[in-house]
Amino acid sequence: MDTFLQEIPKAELHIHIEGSLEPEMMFTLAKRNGIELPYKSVQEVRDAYNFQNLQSFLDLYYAGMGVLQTQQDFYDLTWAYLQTAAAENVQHTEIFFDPQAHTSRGIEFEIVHAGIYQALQDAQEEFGISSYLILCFLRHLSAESAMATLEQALPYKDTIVAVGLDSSEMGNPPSKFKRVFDRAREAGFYTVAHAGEEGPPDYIWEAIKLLGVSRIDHGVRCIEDSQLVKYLIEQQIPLTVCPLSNIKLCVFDSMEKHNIKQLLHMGLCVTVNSDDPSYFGGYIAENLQQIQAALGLSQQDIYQMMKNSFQATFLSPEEKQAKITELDDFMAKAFVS
Ligand code: HPA
Ligand SMILES: [Zn+2]
Repeated sequence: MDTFLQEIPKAELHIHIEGSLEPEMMFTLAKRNGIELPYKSVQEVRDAYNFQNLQSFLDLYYAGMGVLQTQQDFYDLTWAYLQTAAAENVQHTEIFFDPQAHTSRGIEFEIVHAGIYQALQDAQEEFGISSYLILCFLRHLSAESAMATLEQALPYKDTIVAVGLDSSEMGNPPSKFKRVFDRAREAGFYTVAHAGEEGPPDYIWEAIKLLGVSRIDHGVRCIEDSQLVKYLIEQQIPLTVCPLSNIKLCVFDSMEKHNIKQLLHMGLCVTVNSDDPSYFGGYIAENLQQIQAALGLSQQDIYQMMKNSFQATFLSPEEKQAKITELDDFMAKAFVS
C-alpha cells in the first residue's frame, strides 16, 4: 500500500508555499540574510511546532517567513517544494502565496512573484509538473488592503489563475471580502476560499453564494449542516481537505476521528492536500499514508480522491482528461502487480 500511495499520480490544490519552509532552510536563509532566529537548532524549531488552534500556528508561520527576503529565497523555497512534489509523483499543483505577509514587511510584490514563478516554470521543464499560482488575501487584514493587493496583482494576471482567502477564519467571514472578490472575478480570476476549517458552515455558504468560489479550502465543518452537504454533493463543489493540518490544529482529536472517509463515501468531491507541510509533519504522500492507516481506506477510495483532485483543478477539460487517463493507466498496472 505504501508504494501505491507514494507512486499514484497526484494533484495538489491546497499548499501554502510559505508553509513548506523547512527548519533547515529557515536557518540557511537566516544566515544568508544576516537574520538572528529565536531558535538555536533545527530541533528546537520542530519542538516549537505544537499548536492549540489555527492562530497559534499562524503566529509561528508569519514569524518563520521573515527569513524570506530576496527573489532567490522565494525561488529556493518553491524549488524545494517542487522537488518533493516530483518525488511523490505530483503531476499538477496549484500553489497559494500570501503577498501581504511580505509586502507588509517591505518586500516587493514583484520580488515574491518572480522568485516563485521562475521555480514553477523550471519545474515544468525539469520534472514535467504543471502548476498554477493562487494569490491569497489575509482575512485578518482589511478589505481595503485586499483590494490594494488585487490592484497590485493585475499586471501579473496571466500568471495567477485565482484568488483565495486564508489566515484567521473566526470573526473574518467571507462576506467581509465580497467587493474584492466581485472585482477579482470581473478581472477574470477564479476564486477559492478557506471556509469551515474552524469557522461554521455559514462561512461555507457565504464563500459559495457571495464569493462565487470554485472550491472550498478545508470545508470539513460542512458536516454540521445537512442542507449544505446535500448542496455540495449535488454541485460537486470540491473540498481541499488537509488531514495532517486538521490534527495539528486540533480540528479533530485524532486521525481516527477525521471525517474525510465519511465525506468521501457520502459522495462529496473530496481531495487530499498538505496545507503547510513543514509545520504539520508531512507532504501529500504522508497525508495519504496517515489517513489510510487510521481510517482503512481502500485503493478505490484513494483512486477516487486522486480523480477528484484532477477534476477540481483549473486545467482545461482536455488537460484534466489527459491527467485522468494517466491515473487510470497507473491503476490498471497497479491492480495487475
Ligand atoms: O490552514 C490554514 N488556514 C488558514 N490560513 C492559513 N495560512 C496558511 N495555512 C492556513
Ligand atoms: Zn490552508
